[in-house]
Amino acid sequence: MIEVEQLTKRYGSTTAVRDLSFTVRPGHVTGFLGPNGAGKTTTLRMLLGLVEPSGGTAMVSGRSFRRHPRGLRHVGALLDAHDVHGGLSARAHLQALARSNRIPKGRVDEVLAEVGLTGSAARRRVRTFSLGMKQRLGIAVALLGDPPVLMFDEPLNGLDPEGVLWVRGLFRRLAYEGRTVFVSSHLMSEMENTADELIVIGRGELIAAESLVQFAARGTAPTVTVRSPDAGALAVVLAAEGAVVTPYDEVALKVDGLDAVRVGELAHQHRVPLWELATRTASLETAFMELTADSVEYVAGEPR
Ligand SMILES: Nc1ncnc2c1ncn2[C@@H]1O[C@H](COP(=O)(O)OP(=O)(O)OP(=O)(O)O)[C@@H](O)[C@H]1O
Repeated sequence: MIEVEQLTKRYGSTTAVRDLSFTVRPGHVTGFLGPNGAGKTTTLRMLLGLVEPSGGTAMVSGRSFRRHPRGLRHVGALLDAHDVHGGLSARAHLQALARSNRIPKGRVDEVLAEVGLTGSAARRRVRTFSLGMKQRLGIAVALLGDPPVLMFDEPLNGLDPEGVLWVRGLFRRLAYEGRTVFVSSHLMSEMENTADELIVIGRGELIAAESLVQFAARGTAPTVTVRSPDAGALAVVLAAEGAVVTPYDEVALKVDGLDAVRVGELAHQHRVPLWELATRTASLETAFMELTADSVEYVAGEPR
């Protein structure tokens, strides 16, 4: 369980995180979403005791990280995949961490196998690793202490499609095992198939804390698309019922303000043949962009 209460972080005149409160429950993959500069990394760093809050509390399993005597066994985290000593091999890096966290040596080979860094990859110096391999090593570090709570900052960055699928499967399994899995991203498209719960922030403030399904329902009201060889006549009928009708072309109409059932009934009543009748809901990406539009720091390179 992760509990953030009225958390604030100021850097001089910049408020990176402002009065932020949310809870992340075990047994779920929770996406931590927000545009660039929203305050995600700062929040994760406060949860890990790497940054001191200006106000409020950031607790993991009921305690602040600094009070956890056995670090990696309580929280596993991947913050920055580049943040490893390049001269060491993946195995040596993990062995050093296992020693300092009093984790049994055998766990190193287990996590190397888990993330697919076996054989010569485990013996290679980390400086020769691709970003994708560094991400895998970072995930191995997070898993090393078999912790109940895991946090990942932009873990899909640099992964190829096979890597993305693998990470998604791993996160789901970790959540299924009853762990708390908290994953940041600035892209809704990445979270759509990764997370089942969402915490959305913008300019350091909470915008939404709900399930992905609830979040999707926030999007623009669904529109109906209808295609008919008699689209002109149908448009008149629908407009008379109060719909806002926008033609796509001679045979296709976009209908706002009436649902598909009513459009179908009216077409039937007026003997207008239909070629297509479909409801289109806004994509999650659209819902996310609408919701965070006021908190985007830069639009097309221009400061707002
Ligand atoms: N050490 C620091 N000193 C000054 N300002 C900082 C510092 N760290 C972060 N900030 C500022 O705080 C704000 C939040 O940054 P943060 O990195 O937490 O956002 P983020 O949501 O993780 O963004 P991104 O998706 O770009 O990584 C930004 O305006 C950033 O410039």
